[in-house]
Amino acid sequence: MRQKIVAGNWKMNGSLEFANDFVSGVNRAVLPDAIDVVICPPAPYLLTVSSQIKGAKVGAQNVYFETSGAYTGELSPKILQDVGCKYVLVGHSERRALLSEVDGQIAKKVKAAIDCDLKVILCVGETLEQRASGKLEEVISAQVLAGTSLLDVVEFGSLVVAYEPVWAIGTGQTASPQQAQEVHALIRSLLVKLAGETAAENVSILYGGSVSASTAAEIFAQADIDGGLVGGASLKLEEFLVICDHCANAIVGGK
Ligand SMILES: O=C(CO)COP(=O)(O)O
Repeated sequence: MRQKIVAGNWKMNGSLEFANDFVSGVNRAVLPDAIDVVICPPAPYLLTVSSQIKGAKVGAQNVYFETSGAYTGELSPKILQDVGCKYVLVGHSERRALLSEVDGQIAKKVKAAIDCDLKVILCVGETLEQRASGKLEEVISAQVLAGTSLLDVVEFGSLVVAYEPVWAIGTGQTASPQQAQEVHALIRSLLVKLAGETAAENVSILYGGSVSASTAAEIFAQADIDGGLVGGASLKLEEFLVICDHCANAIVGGK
């Protein structure tokens, strides 16, 4: 069975006080054991979160592809691992759109992070214009192919893909479960071509884009949806915990 995952991407939000309070709240709660709960705070809070949190893992929101050296402001996979990260997001659409991150860099980041034993959550997704002009399949295929282009088959074991339609991020407009499942099935079929049936079957594919306590259950019930990458709702502890429970319940429901 594929690993089910709920990852909370705080983006550029929070404070040291917020991070400490959040961790205390998580530590008081009962997290479902059956899923990986991952918290991705801003980089300066990674250590405080990873050193205190129980039952959840920590992920970074970005990584650089070199091991060390004169790369002012960047963070290597090794540094992230050193401060307790187990996961890292790569290729988030906000970084692609606002920080000019391109496929070539994304591929190198994916490879470097996996080489350093981090699990990579490779983010892909189309804009509304691309969907409206019939380019959905082309865009998603190109992003998946490019992002995984430097990986050997065995390295797909450390890969997670997150499908985040750009038009659903922060808009309150979640993709319908059918829309999401359709793209997840496409991603799964691409992974089969790239890495073979067995490896592709084991890659978790998360949905992201306005996931909330009220939309999560239906989304997580879809065959190729293995959890969520949650933005806004991951900053509200109670709601985030409900989303985690919905993910665990999908397993009980037979997934
Ligand atoms: O971009 C996202 C997570 O990486 C999704 O953000 P929202 O859940 O706020 O739409």
